[in-house]
Amino acid sequence: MIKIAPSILSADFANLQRDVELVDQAGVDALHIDIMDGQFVPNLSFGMSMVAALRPVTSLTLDCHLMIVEPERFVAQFAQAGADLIGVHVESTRHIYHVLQQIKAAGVKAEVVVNPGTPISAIVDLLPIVDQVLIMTVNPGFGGQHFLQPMLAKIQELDQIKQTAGYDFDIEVDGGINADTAKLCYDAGATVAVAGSYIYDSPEPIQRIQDLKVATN
Ligand SMILES: O=C(CO)[C@H](O)[C@H](O)COP(=O)(O)O
Repeated sequence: MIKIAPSILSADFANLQRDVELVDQAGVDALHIDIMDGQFVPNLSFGMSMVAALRPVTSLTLDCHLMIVEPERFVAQFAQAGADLIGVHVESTRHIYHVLQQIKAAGVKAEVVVNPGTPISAIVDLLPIVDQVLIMTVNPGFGGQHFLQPMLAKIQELDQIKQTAGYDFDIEVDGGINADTAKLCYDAGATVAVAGSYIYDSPEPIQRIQDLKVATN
C-alpha cells in the first residue's frame, strides 16, 4: 500500500487544525507542507511559522517541501520549527549536496526534489545520502493540476536504480494524484503519494483516503 501525505495547500486555512486532525485520524502517514517563495515558483504560501504552529497539533511526519531559491538560507529554521523531513529542489541551489548534508546535520530526513523537466541523471550522485526523492508529477506551484503521465517512466527509472543499488529511500510523487494515478505511480515504484485537492476538495475526504489505500493495496 502506498503511504499517503495530504497536502495542506488544499485544506481550509480558516479551519486548518480541524483539517489536519481529520486526516490524522483517518490514518495517513505524513502531512505535506508546501513552502513557496514567489521566485522559485510563481506562487506564495507558508513559512516556518506554519510548521511551528502545526507541530503541537499532530504527531504526523511533517514533510516540508521547500519551493524556494537557495533553501540553504532557511534549512536550520525549518528544522528548529519541527520539520521531520525537508525536501529541496535540485534546481534551486548551486550546492545541492551541501544542502542535503545540512538537513541531515540538523537531525532531519533529507529529500531531493526534481521538477518535471529535470532528468533522474541530475540526482544520481545524491541517492546514497537521501531519505526520500520527490518526483513532481505536475509543474510545482499550484494544486489542482493534471497528472503528467510521462513522469511514470521517470519513477520506473529511479526505482530500477534503487533496486539495483540496494538503496532504501522512499519515492514520493506530488501533483494530480487521485486513486487512478496513485495506482499507476505505485505500480511504477512510488512509495509515498502527496494528495491535495483529491482529498480536501472532496465532501468526503476520509473516503478519498480510503480510496487511495484500496487502489494501491
Ligand atoms: O506541490 C504542490 C504544488 O506545487 C502540491 O503539493 C501539489 O500540487 C498537490 O496538489 P494536488 O494534489 O491538488 O495536485
